[in-house]
Amino acid sequence: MTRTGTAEPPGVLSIKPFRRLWIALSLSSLGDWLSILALTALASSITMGSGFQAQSYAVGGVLIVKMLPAVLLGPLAGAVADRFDRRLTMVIVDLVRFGLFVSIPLVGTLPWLFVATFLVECVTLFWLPAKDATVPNLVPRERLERANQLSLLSTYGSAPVAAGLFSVLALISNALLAQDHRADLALYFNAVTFLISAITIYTLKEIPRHDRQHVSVPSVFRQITEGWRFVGRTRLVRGLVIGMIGAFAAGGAVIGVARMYVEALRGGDAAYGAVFGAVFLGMAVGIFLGPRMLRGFSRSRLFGLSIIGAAFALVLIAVITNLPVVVVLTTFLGAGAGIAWVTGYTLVGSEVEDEVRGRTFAFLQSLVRIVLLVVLAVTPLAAGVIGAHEFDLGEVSYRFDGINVVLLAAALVALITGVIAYRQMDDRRGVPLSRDLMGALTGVPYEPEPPARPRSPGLFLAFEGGEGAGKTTQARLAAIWLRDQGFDVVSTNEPGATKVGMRLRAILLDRESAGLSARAETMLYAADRADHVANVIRPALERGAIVVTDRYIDSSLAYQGYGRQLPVEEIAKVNEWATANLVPDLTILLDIPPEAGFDRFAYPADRMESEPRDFHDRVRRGFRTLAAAEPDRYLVVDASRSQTDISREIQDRIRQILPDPVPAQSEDVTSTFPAIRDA
Ligand SMILES: Nc1ncnc2c1ncn2[C@@H]1O[C@H](COP(=O)(O)OP(=O)(O)OP(=O)(O)O)[C@@H](O)[C@H]1O
Ligand SMILES: Cc1cn([C@H]2C[C@H](O)[C@@H](COP(=O)(O)O)O2)c(=O)[nH]c1=O
Repeated sequence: MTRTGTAEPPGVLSIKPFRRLWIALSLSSLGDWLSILALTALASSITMGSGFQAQSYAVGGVLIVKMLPAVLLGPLAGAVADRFDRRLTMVIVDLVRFGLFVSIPLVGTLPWLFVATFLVECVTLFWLPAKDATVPNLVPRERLERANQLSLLSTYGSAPVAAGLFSVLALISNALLAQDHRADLALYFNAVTFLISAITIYTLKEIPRHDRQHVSVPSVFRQITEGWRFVGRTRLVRGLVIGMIGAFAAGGAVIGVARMYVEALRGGDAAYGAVFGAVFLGMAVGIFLGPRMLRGFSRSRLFGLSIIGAAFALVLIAVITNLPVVVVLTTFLGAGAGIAWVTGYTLVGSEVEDEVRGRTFAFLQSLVRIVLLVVLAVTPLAAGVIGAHEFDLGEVSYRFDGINVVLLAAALVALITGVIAYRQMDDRRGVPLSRDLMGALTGVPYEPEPPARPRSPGLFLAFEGGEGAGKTTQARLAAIWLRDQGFDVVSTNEPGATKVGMRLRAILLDRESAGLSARAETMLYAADRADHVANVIRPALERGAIVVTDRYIDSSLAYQGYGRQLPVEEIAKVNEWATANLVPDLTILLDIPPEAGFDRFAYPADRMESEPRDFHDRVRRGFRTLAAAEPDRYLVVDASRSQTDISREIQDRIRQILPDPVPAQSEDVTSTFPAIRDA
């Protein structure tokens, strides 16, 4: 399952390389927003005196020229990001942007403004996927979502900063410069942001080199087509693409008719500002709070759900023609979009291979822009063609015109694509959504029951507990007692019950293995267990024996999960797979404070035993938590008592699950120990 953020991650900005990349991104974003304001202002001042229409065309032209390169060059940009050294790509792009922005006020003509803007956008297309594809190389997977939240914060949060900065620079320019040079200061400032970004990234040696020029790589064209094919054949990315198309089509439709809708609802500029503010507020809330509230919830599911949620908000926006309500609903719409945006980004970063990540980001970015361009052009027209309609409903009349139809259609598109994305990407098939959501909201993730194992005729007993709790002693006493009653008993232990297991045990407990990573340790214990189950436990159960094991899966959950602080549910998954879901019929937990257990030893500590005190405290808490979650399948015993008292309590509990009575004639039939039959 694609989950992130199961625990509160430490500040991602404490990762130095990411912090530097983030600073560069913030500067670039600031420059991007500033450039929109400065370039439109410059276009307007160059065409001053040529009439309102010419001025409008000049300003509109800047916006079109800014969007066009994405349509033409997006795929190529992704291939470059995957093929060439990403650090170098970003540095070169920043230097080119620096040069172009310096040149715009120096040349000072409208044609050059258009050409330079076009070129800036072209090269920016190479910068963005290179940056997006680099973040997962600098940030561990579990902190990727946080990193993306911060990246989106600087991308969109720099817009109001740029607006404020532009006003300050304009004030200074007004005092110092002639009318037609008033945007110059902002443009020079903008150029400097890119220069600083270039220097910052140049010093970022941690970005992995992609020196693929020296090895055989497919042509750029092949890379593009391969990238597209990858998008088409990968369920997750296909779902993301479909969802993004829907989300941005809906978003574009809202932007396209927002002004007209606010006017139709008799709102003015302030109301229009409120609607826009609501979108951004909602997005910010969605980006930051959504994933936090649903920590532990499948990100693949969250992506589709957030689009579906936004679609419902849009339906209400379309039919409830009341301005204050529309503003409130718009916040929800923004929140859905924000969650989808950050989740989608994180999924590409964490799930898509490094080799094709740049192309995937580029594909999504160009797709988004194309969709926006088309929808922005079509929706106002469509709304106008449908026109205004008023329906008489007895006493009251209800106005429903082209704008409402467009919004409803957009909601429908978002709804359909959201559902398709959800179904395509669902990584928790078979798990009811309501339970999954409830689990995420309450912080107790819902895990479906593992498929019931075909019941073996035997009985499986596991002894668990911390160091020196008396597991070996009690497991041995229980086995003797059961044998005395005539049962076929197999006594075994973990780790090290098989030939291979013995080697693994030696590696695991040898103090020379210091530095073994927690995940490797988990896998080695799981490997020992897989071999143990396949070669010792399952065959014994199949023939009807009672298996008594000294340690089993719970030791991994307690030591590696709680002790080493790895995600417990992930360790459970690995072990479910390793054991093909073999769960003990009864687990006997011998509970004792760690120091009391250690007092019972005379021999030197092995690698695990020599872990610090708080590690063993966590292990003990872990065992108790596991037992508390399934009281029917556990017997928790106070292991500080005498051996006799403990074994009596254990026998009483085991007796409850023994087949009763053992048929006396079974020995005659098998001429060995009686087989156990289902009670
Ligand atoms: N109830 C008890 N009271 C006092 N000493 C005990 C008790 N049970 C076991 N012991 C002693 O404590 C020591 C450790 O016991 P045992 O080997 O059974 O523990 P364990 O839990 O299997 O240890 P490990 O963590 O090494 O697997 C042994 O010397 C044993 O004789
Ligand atoms: C099965 C299992 C064991 N461990 C640890 C627990 C102990 O410190 C040692 C085993 O030693 P013992 O004397 O045989 O009890 O390994 C673990 O960390 N994870 C496991 O899954």
